[in-house]
Amino acid sequence: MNNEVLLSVKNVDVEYEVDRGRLKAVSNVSFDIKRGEFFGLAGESGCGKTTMAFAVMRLLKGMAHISNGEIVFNGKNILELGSESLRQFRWDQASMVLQSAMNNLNPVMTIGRQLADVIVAHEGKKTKAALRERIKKLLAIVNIDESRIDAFPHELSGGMRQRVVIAMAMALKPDLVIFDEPTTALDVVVQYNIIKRVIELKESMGFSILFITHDLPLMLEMCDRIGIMYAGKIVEVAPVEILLEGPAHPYTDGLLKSFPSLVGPRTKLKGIPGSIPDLITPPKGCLFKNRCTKRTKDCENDPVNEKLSEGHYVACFNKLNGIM
Ligand SMILES: Nc1ncnc2c1ncn2[C@@H]1O[C@H](COP(=O)(O)OP(=O)(O)OP(=O)(O)O)[C@@H](O)[C@H]1O
Repeated sequence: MNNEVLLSVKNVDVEYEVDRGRLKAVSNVSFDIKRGEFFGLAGESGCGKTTMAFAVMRLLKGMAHISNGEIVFNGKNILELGSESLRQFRWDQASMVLQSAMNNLNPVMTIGRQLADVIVAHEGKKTKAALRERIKKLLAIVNIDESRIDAFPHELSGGMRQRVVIAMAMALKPDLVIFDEPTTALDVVVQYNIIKRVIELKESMGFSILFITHDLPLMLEMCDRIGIMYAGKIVEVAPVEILLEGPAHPYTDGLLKSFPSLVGPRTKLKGIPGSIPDLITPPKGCLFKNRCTKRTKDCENDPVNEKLSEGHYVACFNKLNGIM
């Protein structure tokens, strides 16, 4: 990893028009991902992680609207790209693997043909022999034997189908791959093998990763840095080592204490009582205050993002002292 910033999300707001009004799913979110960095977005269900990822890919549809901010990728604001540049951006420069992606493969087309379609759509026609060679190599990088090139999706296991999708995401050697709960639907051993392979590929191919999962322990094992989202906002961003030593935001602390640790003494799981506020009529000030044990009268104001150390930012009036 070097220090060059690949993706810079600046003050982004995303709203959904719903029957009751405007739901602010992402609110003034800023973070950077460096070239080659493995960056995670964590937070409870409904905190805005997927909406943020879809905004980066410009894949938000229908009632969703990016109402503020910039998303700069390789120096270009992707919110300003026209449809042809956007088509090139997706797959070529950034690709995305979703939890359900393996079910979205076309059931009546061989996996080889589906991989070929992605390559040809972006790079133009190639000889059949050259394409097959390229696809066999792609299958090999996700540990699928080349003899399966003419298999249909239903002839493969769930784990293999998800690996085909990962091969598709890698096909054009993008700079960024977004994984949104990529292995949640698979059993734990298959999950582990896929994640392990993704890390190896990242090391050899040098792309950056934006990784989204509910599985915080897995994230702590894999990521360089993690952004913690709560109710549409990033409340803390920190290198993994700092989070392991002890986070600064009470929400991050609560989230970490909601998962069992595989090492160290057995501790009681705490969880975080309460739920995320209504994002159509959010309360004033800190959105976590109603669930926070550290609440003071300052929390009626909007917390300001503060830099604590290199790569560590927190938005809280009552920061923890960093000891778990
Ligand atoms: N298509 C949509 N229309 C209206 N509201 C939506 C839509 N998609 C998401 N939301 C709302 O936006 C907020 C953020 O949802 P989002 O799915 O981005 O969160 P998340 O952190 O990714 O959750 P999960 O981990 O469950 O996927 C939630 O309040 C959700 O109900």
